[in-house]
Amino acid sequence: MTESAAAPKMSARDVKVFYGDKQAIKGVSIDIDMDNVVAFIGPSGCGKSTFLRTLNRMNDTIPSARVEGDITLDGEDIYSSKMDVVQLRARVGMVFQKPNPFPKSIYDNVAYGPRIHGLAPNKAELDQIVENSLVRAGLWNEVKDRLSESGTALSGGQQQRLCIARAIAVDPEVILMDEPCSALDPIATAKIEELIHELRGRYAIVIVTHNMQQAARVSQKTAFFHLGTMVEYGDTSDIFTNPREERTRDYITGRYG
Ligand SMILES: Nc1ncnc2c1ncn2[C@@H]1O[C@H](COP(=O)(O)OP(=O)(O)OP(=O)(O)O)[C@@H](O)[C@H]1O
Repeated sequence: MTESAAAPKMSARDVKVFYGDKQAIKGVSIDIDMDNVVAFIGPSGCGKSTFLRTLNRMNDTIPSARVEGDITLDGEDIYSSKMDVVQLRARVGMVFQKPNPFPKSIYDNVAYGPRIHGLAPNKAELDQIVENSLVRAGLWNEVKDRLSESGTALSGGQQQRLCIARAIAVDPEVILMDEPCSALDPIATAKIEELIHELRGRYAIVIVTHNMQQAARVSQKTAFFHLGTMVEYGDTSDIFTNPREERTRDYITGRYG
């Protein structure tokens, strides 16, 4: 059986999200695998971020939000009462629009998660995790001589790579990125995009982006959202050159959004 190799990392089935009485997501089903970076695109307010946040139960932090439907990680129901949400958010890490390092040293930003989760039995191993995570996030060479300086003193692009290192440090399986470049200049953006290429395959990656060129550059699969539904999901090259749905075509040709 080749089933396990082909099994999706995450699956969502008929997911609906409500904020109070208002329905923001109207029955979305999608599979996310390890091999492809997935981009969520669509006009403002269509529900991309809301849906992204269901994948690691970030919606739990919004009192009015309610999620229906099924979402699994390696076949396990992430909304089950047995699911440890702190553990889940380590397995499904998140990087936000605005870089949000803790007001701590660069070292402590990265060491924070491994310490909480007890991943390093001693200082030498913690040092190694911090170094590996910073290397993988493409930041090590820039910060290796100033690990005790504050993370908030770095440039915006460096801060975002620090946040990626922080997510990587707890050895996640999935990384969710919610418009990770929208606060960055073009050079810092290019570095993050390069990094996404390098991280592909090691982690399942889902990125919400307003920028269609970015979706085309970094992803192999694209999901187009509109008014709380997922209109179309397929190979990025098809979505951008030969979409099946008229609404997708209208959006990518700039007719609305
Ligand atoms: N905390 C909240 N409380 C109430 N409604 C919300 C909340 N967050 C989002 N919404 C609503 O849910 C809908 C989807 O919003 P969401 O932010 O998910 O869209 P989006 O596609 O990510 O938008 P954008 O691209 O502008 O970030 C919108 O109508 C929005 O107003």
